[in-house]
Amino acid sequence: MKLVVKNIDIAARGVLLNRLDARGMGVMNGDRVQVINPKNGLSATAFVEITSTIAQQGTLGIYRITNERLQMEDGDDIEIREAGRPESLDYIKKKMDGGKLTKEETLTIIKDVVHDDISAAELTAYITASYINPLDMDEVEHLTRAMVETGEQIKFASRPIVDKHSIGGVPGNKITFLVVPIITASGLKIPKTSSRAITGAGGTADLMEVLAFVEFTAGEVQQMTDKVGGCIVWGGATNIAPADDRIIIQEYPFKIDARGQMLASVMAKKFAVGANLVVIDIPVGQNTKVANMQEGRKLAREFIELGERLGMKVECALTYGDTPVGHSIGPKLEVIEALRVLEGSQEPNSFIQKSISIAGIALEMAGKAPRGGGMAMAQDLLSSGKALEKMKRIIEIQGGDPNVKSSDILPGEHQFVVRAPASGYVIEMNNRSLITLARTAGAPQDRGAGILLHAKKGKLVKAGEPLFTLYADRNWRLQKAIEEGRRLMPVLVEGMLLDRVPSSFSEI
Ligand SMILES: O=P(O)(O)OC[C@H]1O[C@H](OP(=O)(O)O)[C@H](O)[C@@H]1O
Ligand SMILES: Nc1ccnc(=O)[nH]1
Repeated sequence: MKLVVKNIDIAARGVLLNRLDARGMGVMNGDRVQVINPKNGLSATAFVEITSTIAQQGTLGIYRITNERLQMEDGDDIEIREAGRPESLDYIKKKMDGGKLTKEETLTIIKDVVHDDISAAELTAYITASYINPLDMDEVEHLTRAMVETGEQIKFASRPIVDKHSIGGVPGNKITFLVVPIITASGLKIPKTSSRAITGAGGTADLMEVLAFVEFTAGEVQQMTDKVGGCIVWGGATNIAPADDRIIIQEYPFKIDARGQMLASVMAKKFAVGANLVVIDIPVGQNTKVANMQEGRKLAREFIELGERLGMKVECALTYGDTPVGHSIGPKLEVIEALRVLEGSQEPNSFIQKSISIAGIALEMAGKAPRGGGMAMAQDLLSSGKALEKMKRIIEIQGGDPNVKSSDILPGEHQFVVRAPASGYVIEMNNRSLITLARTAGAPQDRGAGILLHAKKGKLVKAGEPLFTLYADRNWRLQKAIEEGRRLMPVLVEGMLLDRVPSSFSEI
């Protein structure tokens, strides 16, 4: 059927078809169609929504993201056809039934993901199926390669290219803000791509956006790295492994990170930027992605094997993840803490030690420091101010203010202090509950929202002393978080009353 275009300024994928045209085509709400720009032959798959008024008969409304592929103007002719059912759906069903996907089947799914030929619900089905029936190493390799092949790749003129990635899962894990400038200050190159929050309350890309722009093309990532030695950008904007961000968007609401997709998500980005020496941080602890050391070692072996298959040297660091890293959770609060350390603060120890350990491994792998000497070298690059100097250059090249200071960044104006109800030791900090609370307060979208911890596990506190402060950019979100905090009780002090169950006996 031939129709005339009406652009609809809604940031979504899809087309709006008039009820009468839909009846004429035999198409129902939610059906898949193919739309073609006859002028240039560009085509896209889209899902139909039916209207009686917004698109008149003979007119096809096109949402903005779908039109980015078609590049049509109001009044242009457009052709619309019923689209066949993509083969990907059969392969997703195969995975649901516990089958093993071949290289070709995986590539077909990932191409359909990148070209928007399958819906968000269908993609969620694929992720859910892989979450329940985990991918084996062959499938993970196929997925990683498919994610790389469907995007752009960077080829640097010189080696080594170092990279670092954390699998996430532990709140407050802002170590990239020390590791990248330390590595860069040593003279090595590190083109760091990060995702936004997946299971957490602030991914590295969300944090970096407090300081500078994070959306760059693959070519710009290469240029910036060649110029200043490193960068910290959002992988979702680069067209490097473009399927990655689409998968992450579906994982975010469930706070899940399917194991095979996680391995591929991390390693596809490393491979695509041309890294050959990679350190992976695997936080291990209660209520993180990896519950114990045994599971952590297994995952480390998988990362190393995947690296070998792809021609990258990978070392893994199993790190303490029972409680948050440092004292801050949420974009602005974490950036403040990271800048303070770059500016010379010796605190918090957990954050500094973890960062220089990971940076140290990378320095040793690249031969910058002798075996066992990497951590001291990393500490030196940090304490000498050389890392801060490099961070300024990275912020500058990404369009931010290089002279920004930790004191310039103001966290959420709405605050609430949670105090110890009894004296005693802090006996529990629940990572997952802290993340839920920070998200309820608005993180990561509200950059000022989050949590500042005043006491960590094992600290002796007196009744009435502050345990943590909740921050929010909007008061209603703060109020919601306060309520949620009463239910979740993410920080426990020994001797604290956990709940009071009233008697069912009532006096008459
Ligand atoms: O939200 P959760 O699941 O905790 O983890 C996601 C975070 O972990 C990784 O950190 P980095 O890029 O290595 O610093 C990702 O890129 C992302 O920023
Ligand atoms: N699944 C992922 C976990 C951590 N980082 C990523 O980029 N992706």
